[in-house]
Amino acid sequence: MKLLADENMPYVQELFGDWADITTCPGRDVSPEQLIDVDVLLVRSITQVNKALLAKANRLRFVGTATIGCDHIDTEFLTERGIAFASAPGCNKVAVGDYVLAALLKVAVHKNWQLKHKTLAVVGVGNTGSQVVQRARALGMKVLQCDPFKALSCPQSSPTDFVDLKQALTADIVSFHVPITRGGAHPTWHLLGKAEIAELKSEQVLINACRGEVWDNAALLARQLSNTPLTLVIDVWEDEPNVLVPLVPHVLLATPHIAGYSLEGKARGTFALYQALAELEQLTPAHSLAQLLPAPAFTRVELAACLDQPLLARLVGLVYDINLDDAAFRAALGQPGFFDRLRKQYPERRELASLQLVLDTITADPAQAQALGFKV
Ligand SMILES: NC(=O)c1ccc[n+]([C@@H]2O[C@H](COP(=O)([O-])OP(=O)(O)OC[C@H]3O[C@@H](n4cnc5c(N)ncnc54)[C@H](O)[C@@H]3O)[C@@H](O)[C@H]2O)c1
Ligand SMILES: O=C(O)[C@H](O)[C@H](O)COP(=O)(O)O
Repeated sequence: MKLLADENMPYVQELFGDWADITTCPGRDVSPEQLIDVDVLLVRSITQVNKALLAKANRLRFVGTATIGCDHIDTEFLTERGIAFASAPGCNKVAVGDYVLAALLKVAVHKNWQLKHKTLAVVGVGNTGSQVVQRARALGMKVLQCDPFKALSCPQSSPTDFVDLKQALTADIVSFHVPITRGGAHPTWHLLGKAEIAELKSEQVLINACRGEVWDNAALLARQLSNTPLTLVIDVWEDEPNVLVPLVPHVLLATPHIAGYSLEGKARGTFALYQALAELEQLTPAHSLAQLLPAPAFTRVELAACLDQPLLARLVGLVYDINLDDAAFRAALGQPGFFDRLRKQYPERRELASLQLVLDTITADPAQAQALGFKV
């Protein structure tokens, strides 16, 4: 079979090499002509898979996206054409949890905050949002959950578990984890719009690690240029790979849509498609995910101290230093193609779970360390 894959997808050769002739190319450059005679198309979030792209795809029978978000795929059209489809729900949720934890610890230093005295609202409590809820609770924070769909399906939970967006937006820190939707009962396009931004207090912190269009970036810039700017952490931007350049100096942490870019997260994405294709074609998968991943740089730390905020920040920084991503973003900002280049050349990043903490159980709580994302 002939397979075309985004060149930024790791382990395609290792996993699909026995089954297919593989061609790779930049995700933004996939053209209708390249899809002639292709049986399998594997993409990430930057390839728009729609009627126009598939106009000449005479043999295509499987499309897979190695991502959580599926907003770049016209799934109705795939169904109409009888083309099987798979995505990778949850593949990089742990990486997003790591990213937000790293960001929270930087915010705490910047604002001189003890996080355990602060409230975090999570907007969208699915795979990635739940990771953030878990970590924030492990930090001792008060957590508000905002998810009208989840609230409906959890009638047994205490009424204080879920709040509406208006209440969520009163928290010290608000982290967004919704898909981008333009219709339905609770659309998320510009969920944080001009009116919501106007209500926020200047002490508040906002984090966006879901999709850029969930926030009105122009309205945010206007707010940042006022006398009462907010503290912002932005991983995803409206109209990527373009970035509203004047906004960047007014953002505490700015990164190029890499919250989910752990090696494990990307590998899980490719692996999910490997399993889906195996099922569709009734092939026997011969590889395991664990075999593919190299050993991490740091595997084990013994601790005799209490896992307080400064120590936690050092441990997280050992595995994932978010400042490096922010510095690389600012250094490259404005260069042609900088956004895609940073993503393509992204250094190997491991998840916190790759580091085992050996704790003195008198001074530290293993359950807390595990909930923060470490192996214990
Ligand atoms: N920055 C990154 O690298 C990165 C990585 C992974 C995912 N993402 C993005 O994050 C999104 C969320 O990922 P996920 O795995 O948590 O998805 P998910 O589908 O597991 O969870 C999304 C949650 O949002 C809720 N939701 C939908 N509309 C809402 C609204 N108006 N208000 C509040 N909640 C709402 C849903 O009920 C659901 O529980 C993805 O769709 C993707 O676009 C970004
Ligand atoms: O939806 C997702 O899974 C993420 O946004 C994903 O990490 C985006 O990375 P990309 O597919 O653009 O490489």
